[in-house]
Amino acid sequence: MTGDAADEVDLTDPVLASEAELAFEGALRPRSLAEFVGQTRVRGQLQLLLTAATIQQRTPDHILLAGPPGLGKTTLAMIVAHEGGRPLRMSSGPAIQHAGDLAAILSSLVPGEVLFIDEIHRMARSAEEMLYLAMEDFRIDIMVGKGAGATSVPLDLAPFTLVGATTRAGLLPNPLRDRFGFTAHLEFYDEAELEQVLARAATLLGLDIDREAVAEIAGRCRGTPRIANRLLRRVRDYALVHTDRADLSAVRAALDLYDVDELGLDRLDRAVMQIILTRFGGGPVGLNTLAVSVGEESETIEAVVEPFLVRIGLITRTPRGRVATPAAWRHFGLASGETALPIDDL
Ligand SMILES: Nc1ncnc2c1ncn2[C@@H]1O[C@H](COP(=O)(O)OP(=O)(O)OP(=O)(O)O)[C@@H](O)[C@H]1O
Repeated sequence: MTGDAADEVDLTDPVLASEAELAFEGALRPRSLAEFVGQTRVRGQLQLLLTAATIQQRTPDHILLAGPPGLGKTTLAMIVAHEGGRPLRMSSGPAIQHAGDLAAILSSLVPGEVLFIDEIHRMARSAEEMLYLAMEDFRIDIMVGKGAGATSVPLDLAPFTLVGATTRAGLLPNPLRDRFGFTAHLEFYDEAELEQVLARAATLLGLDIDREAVAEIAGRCRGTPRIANRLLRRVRDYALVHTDRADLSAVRAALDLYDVDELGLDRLDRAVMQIILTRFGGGPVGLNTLAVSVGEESETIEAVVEPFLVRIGLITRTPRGRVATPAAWRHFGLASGETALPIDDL
C-alpha cells in the first residue's frame, strides 16, 4: 500500500533510510504561495508585497514571520525567494554571536538575495545594531583597528530582503521590529487545513490513507503542519509493519504508541498540566517554576507548550502565572483540588 521513495531504499541501511526521511521533509515543503495551505490572510499580504516589488523591479521589503514552531516560517522564506526567482541565504540567530559573523554574511550577499535569519531574537546585540543600518541603508560600518586608533569604514551592500523568523516577537527590540516593512503573525491551523496538508503529504509519500484516518491525525497534531507530517510518517510505519492499511485503527494504535492523546497533547504537555493541576492545585504557577518542575527550558514552555494549551482552552495566562481551566480538570478526569497520578505514570 505504500509506494514511496523510502520503499525503494535499503531500509536496513540506517544512513540511507534517514537520508530518505530528510528528503521527504524537503519534498513536503510547498514551493509557491498557491501550494501553501491555510494562513489565508498572510498569504494575501505576502502576495501583494511580492507582486508590487516585481512591478517596480525592486527588492521586496524586509519581512518578519512570527509564530510558534512548525507553522511554516522557513517554508515561507523559501517561497519568498522562489516566487521572485531570487537566491536564498539561510542563517540563524544562534549562529550570529558577533557583529563580524553578520558582516561576513551581509558583505557577501548578491543583489536581490533573500537572507533568512531563523530565531532572529537570539542574535547577538552587537549584530542587531549592525543590522539596523544594513536594513535601512544597505550599508554597514566596519571597525578597523582597536582602542583610540580605531576607525569605522563604511561598506555598501547589495540590496537584499531580510526575512526574519521568531517564535518570540516580543523579545525583539523595537528599533529592529520597526525596520521590517511587514510582520506576518502565523496562526495555528484548523482541522480542515491540516487535512489538506495531510492529504497532500500522503500523496507525495505515496501513502493510501482513509479519509477518517486523515481527520483523526488532523485533530491530534496541535494545529501544526510539521507535527501533522511527523505523525503521518509514524502512521505509515505502523501500517507498513502491522496492518498494511492506514485506516482509523492504525492511526489510533500508532498515536497511542507515541503518547499522543486525543487532544494532541504529548508527554511534555501532559507533564506541564499535571504540575499545574496537582502540585499547584490548578495554579497560578510562574513560568520558571513550571520549567524547573518539568526539567525543560522556560523558552520551550513559553514558545511551544503554552500557546497550544492556551489555544485549546486548558490554561489561561494571568499576571500571577498560569491557571488551569475547568476544561483541564475535566480532560484529566480530576475534580478541582484532587491529586492525581505521579507524572511518570502519565
Ligand atoms: N502551510 C503549509 N502547507 C503545507 N505544509 C506546510 C505548511 N506549513 C508548514 N508545512 C510543512 O511543515 C513543515 C515545517 O514547516 P517549517 O519548517 O516551515 O516551519 P517553521 O515555522 O519554520 O518551524 P521552526 O520555527 O521550528 O523552524 C515543513 O516541512 C512543511 O512541509
